[in-house]
Amino acid sequence: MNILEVKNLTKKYGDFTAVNNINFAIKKGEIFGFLGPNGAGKTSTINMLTGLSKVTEGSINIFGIDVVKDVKKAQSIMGIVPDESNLYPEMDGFENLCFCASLYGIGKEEREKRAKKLLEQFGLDNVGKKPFKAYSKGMKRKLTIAAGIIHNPKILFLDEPTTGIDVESARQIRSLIMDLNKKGTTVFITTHYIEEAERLCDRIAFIVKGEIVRIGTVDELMQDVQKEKIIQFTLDSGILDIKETLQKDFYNYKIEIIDNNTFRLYSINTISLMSFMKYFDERGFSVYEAKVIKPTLEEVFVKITGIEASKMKKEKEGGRK
Ligand SMILES: Nc1ncnc2c1ncn2[C@@H]1O[C@H](COP(=O)(O)OP(=O)(O)OP(=O)(O)O)[C@@H](O)[C@H]1O
Repeated sequence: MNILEVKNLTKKYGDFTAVNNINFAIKKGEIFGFLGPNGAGKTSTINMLTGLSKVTEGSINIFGIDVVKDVKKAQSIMGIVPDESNLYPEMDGFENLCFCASLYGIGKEEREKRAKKLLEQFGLDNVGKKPFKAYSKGMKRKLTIAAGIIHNPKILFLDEPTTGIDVESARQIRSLIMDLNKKGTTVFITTHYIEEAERLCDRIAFIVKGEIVRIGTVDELMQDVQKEKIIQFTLDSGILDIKETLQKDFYNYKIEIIDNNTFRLYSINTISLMSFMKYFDERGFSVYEAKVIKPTLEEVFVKITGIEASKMKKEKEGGRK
């Protein structure tokens, strides 16, 4: 069941089109990722979805609520974690959480209970009484996420939640996101980290220059580019001597020698493992390993978008807003 539907969504800043007529839907319980480089239009999109920025054209429907027409109602069921924290620097963690809860009309006793529980859950109970401004970047991001879920939203929007923070905090944040998702929260996340999208997301949209160039599960995205099947064989003894015979006997396949004991077979048709096993068995070779080689999501991304993954990271790391 789709709980979010975006149709023909466009964002213009003056004459410049930052998001160009995009369409997508998110199913209940999914972690849906928006993956793209610096300036692709991720923040512009998430800000429209969460009612933080005006829609130029198009429609957004979340749990049956029209976000353009009824933004307050829509916001009451969303958790919003912007890329820059919106919490108060002078207030401590506990006060910040209680304040956010009060904005959603949660009573004093309940908000204090929730704030305490979230501080524990996010490993921030020891700094709950410190002012927010004294937190490390990783702690700040965790508290901002805690504030975003204090009202138990049905859908959580996170804009680059792990950018610019230490590895351990980033790992904890990913694990917290997965826990929330397991408990039923649908998640929309923007990221420029390919590994993060691959690890977290059920489906991913590649966004480049304001346009969605592909949407799919990791497997679907991989199948898209993997027209060729690749199997890698490792034998017990050298194959260099039989390389030419091998290529002659299996002329339908492309054969690539990796090292003395290992080679790869490429074919657009299904590769019959049995015929290769038999072939080597008859010639006195043992097959140590036969494994399917899949492309990485990074290779898929580069192939589809033409953008080098390393370039994407460099641009971002140098330019956090
Ligand atoms: N307020 C604004 N006025 C004019 N142009 C803007 C504004 N905000 C964003 N842009 C431009 O719109 C494009 C998309 O920006 P956006 O921040 O949505 O991309 P992004 O994918 O989130 O990138 P980043 O990772 O840098 O946040 C960029 O070219 C950016 O310069």
